[in-house]
This record gives sequence, structure tokens and C-alpha cells, in this order.
Amino acid sequence: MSNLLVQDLVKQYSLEGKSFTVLDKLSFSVDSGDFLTILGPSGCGKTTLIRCICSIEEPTSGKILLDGEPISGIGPDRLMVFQDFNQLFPWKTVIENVIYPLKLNKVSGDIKTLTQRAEEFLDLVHLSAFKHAYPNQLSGGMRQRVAIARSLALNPKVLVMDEPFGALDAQTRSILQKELKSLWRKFQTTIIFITHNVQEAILLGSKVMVLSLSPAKIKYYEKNPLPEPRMPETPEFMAQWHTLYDQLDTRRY
Ligand SMILES: Nc1ncnc2c1ncn2[C@@H]1O[C@H](COP(=O)(O)OP(=O)(O)OP(=O)(O)O)[C@@H](O)[C@H]1O
Repeated sequence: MSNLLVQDLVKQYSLEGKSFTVLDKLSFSVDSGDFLTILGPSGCGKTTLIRCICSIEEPTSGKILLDGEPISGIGPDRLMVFQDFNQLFPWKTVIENVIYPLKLNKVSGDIKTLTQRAEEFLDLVHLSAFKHAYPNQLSGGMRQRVAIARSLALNPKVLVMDEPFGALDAQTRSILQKELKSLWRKFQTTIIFITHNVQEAILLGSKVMVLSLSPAKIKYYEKNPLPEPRMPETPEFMAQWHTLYDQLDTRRY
């Protein structure tokens, strides 16, 4: 079943009185439980696209439907995890950071139930021992884990991730990729994940999209042909890497 439907999406901005098109009539659908990774040259409009999906930006024209209904405003059904390590409330402990959005979004249950839910999700990201720590006492990778746990605890229909591992070292990135994939398998949450890293797009995506230079059009949108486990050193993986890399228009750089 199609979970998210984007139809003829156009986004224009204006700068110094001149309007310019960033997203040029994008149409695609994401099925329930898909893990869609999105690649595209810097500045092509990837963030703008997901900001429209999360209603942080208003499209200039076009439609976005979630489970057949037009999206309306920011809501817990479409949550965003950012690259920035500072997306947690610095004055709240780790567990308070997870509980607070549950309360804010009126997740049913008394404080004991919400605390149990927060603990369960912190356990899934291996942070039980740090539940009373403050964000500034955590590493970047740990903070990203809290942000992921906090979002998943709200059981969103779509989890949107804007280069969440882009600022991590290679080893931590690889660990978090594995953890996220296993959480995705467990909860079957629909995920839309922006990355600049072709290898990451192949490792994680059940589907991969490549956007063109701005104004962005869809250059490539296919099911990931590689079976699991995906090994970067195999010829099949390298061939897929080249297929995607060739689609990436890097002319400007
Ligand atoms: N609020 C805004 N007002 C005007 N222009 C904007 C605004 N937000 C983004 N843009 C422009 O829209 C274009 C696309 O930006 P966007 O951040 O979506 O690209 P991106 O593909 O996510 O880039 P990167 O990969 O470098 O993060 C850029 O030219 C940017 O300058």
C-alpha cells in the first residue's frame, strides 16, 4: 500500500525579489514500510523536499498525501531527525527528552507508562545506562541515538532523516547504520533518509532515489536490487555504487 504520495510537487523560493524553482513537479510514492534513501548534489533541494513532507515548508503547488489524506501541518505522524547533534533539549535528561514529546503529543498513559515506554526505546538504542545524563554528557553518536529513540517512541507513520549520520566518524556511522536498520526491521516504520554517501544509500535503502541538480527532478527511483546482507566489497555492490554515482550530477563541483 502506498503510504506517502507526492504529486506534482513544486517549491519555489524568492531571493532578492526573484523567484526560482527548487523542486520541479516531483511525483513519487513511498510504500508503507519502505526505507527510501535520497541522494542528490548539494543544494539540489533534498532538505526542501523533506521539509515539505514534514509541513515545515508549504509547497508552492502540488499535493502530498499520507494514507490517502492530504497532510496538514506539523504533526507526530511525520517526524524529522536532523544531522545536528544539538536537537535535544539541553536542560532535560536523556529520559526526559524522550518522555516530554510523548506528553506533548498526548500519548495515552500515566507518567509510569510513559516512563516505561521511554525506557524501552532507550534500551533499544543501548542507552539505558545514560538515561539520567544530560545531552552535553553524551557523544554525538549517543545524542543521535536519543533523537532516534525519541522519534520512534512516538510511532510516526513516516520518519524523515536529514543526513543523521553525516557528522559522525566512520566507525560510529557504521554502527548506527546497523542499529537503525535493525530498528526499521523491528518496527517497519516508513523511513525517508537523505544522505550524500552513495554507500550508505545502498546499505540502508530498500528503495533509492537520485535527484538532479536544482531545479530538482527525479533522475532515478528504483528498488534496491541487492539482497541482504549487503557487502560493499562485492562486485554487485560496486556495480550498484557506479550506477548511482553516474546518476549524481556533480558538474558544479
Ligand atoms: N528559505 C529559503 N529561502 C530561499 N532559498 C532557500 C531557502 N531554503 C533553501 N533555499 C535554497 O533552495 C535550494 C535547495 O536547498 P536545500 O537545502 O533543499 O538543498 P539540499 O539538496 O538539501 O542541499 P545540501 O545537500 O547541501 O544540504 C538552495 O539553492 C537553497 O539556497
